[in-house]
Amino acid sequence: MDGRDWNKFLLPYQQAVEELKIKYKGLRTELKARDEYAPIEFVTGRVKKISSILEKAKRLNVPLDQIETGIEDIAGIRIMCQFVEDIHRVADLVRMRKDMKVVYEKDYITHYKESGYRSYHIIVEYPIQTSIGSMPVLAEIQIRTLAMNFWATIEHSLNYKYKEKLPEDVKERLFKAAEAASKLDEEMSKIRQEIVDAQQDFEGKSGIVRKVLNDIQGLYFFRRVREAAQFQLRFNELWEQEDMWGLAELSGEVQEALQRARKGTSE
Ligand SMILES: Nc1nc2c(ncn2[C@@H]2O[C@H](COP(=O)(O)OP(=O)(O)OP(=O)(O)O)[C@@H](O)[C@H]2O)c(=O)[nH]1
Ligand SMILES: Nc1ncnc2c1ncn2[C@@H]1O[C@H](COP(=O)(O)OP(=O)(O)OP(=O)(O)O)[C@@H](O)[C@H]1O
Repeated sequence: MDGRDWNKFLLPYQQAVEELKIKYKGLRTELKARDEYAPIEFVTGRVKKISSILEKAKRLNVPLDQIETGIEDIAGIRIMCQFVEDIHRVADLVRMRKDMKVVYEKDYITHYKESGYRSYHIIVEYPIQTSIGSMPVLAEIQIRTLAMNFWATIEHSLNYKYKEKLPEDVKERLFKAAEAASKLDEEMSKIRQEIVDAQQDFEGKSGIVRKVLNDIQGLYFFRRVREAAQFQLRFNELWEQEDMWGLAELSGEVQEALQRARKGTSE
């Protein structure tokens, strides 16, 4: 080790990780509180251990006095999402922030790694505020689905256990498992899209139903009792037969009747 005070060296990174975690967890809380869809499932973070920093510096040939710029993931957070589409929404949320600057991005989803690893990485420059002023810190934001995280966590622990000398057949099986996880993500996205479409369809239908019933109420208000009762009977029949075309037609007729009622004219 050189003459650095390593514990002091890690302080800004610890501060950056704590702040970044709070900010992205806060984003989830805020979206949920506004009843909006939150693309963030959960957030973790860590500061790289000194032994791991030194090992990486050696592996990447980074001189010890250039560690701050040569190693970009001393501060790192990880944002887990339910669906692949959410990853892109989170990436947008990172890009639009004014309190950090994107340095560059690595799309390991389109260009997955040889191991099968998938994730979206954004390296940001995040200024922390210290007693002697602002200090920029590099941080890595990894954005991935729950399935990608499941795979990466297990693969990481196996690599750790086998000291990065995994037997070839195990590597192959892990690669296949990564493909399977990716298929799972794809399938979940499709299912989700179908649910969203069905929901929109339902909202469209319930919009017509609400309109017909409101307009029938309007007819009662204008004392067009007989007309209103006839429409109500037709509505009941169409509703029972789940005849959406009939309901749409009826909606037009009721609307016209209501307009006539407002003007005080009869059919
Ligand atoms: N589990 C797992 N994680 C990976 C893999 N590849 C990359 N990562 C994660 O992504 C981080 C950044 O990886 P890279 O984008 O390759 O960056 P790098 O710092 O140039 O290279 P390395 O850290 O040596 O992989 C790593 O520190 C890991 O946390 C992989 O094959 N498996
Ligand atoms: N950006 C990150 N956010 C949260 N956790 C992370 C992040 N990067 C790595 N980790 C986790 O931190 C732990 C320690 O990993 P370590 O810092 O040694 O780095 P690594 O990502 O595995 O590898 P490398 O040394 O190649 O960068 C592992 O469990 C790893 O999954």
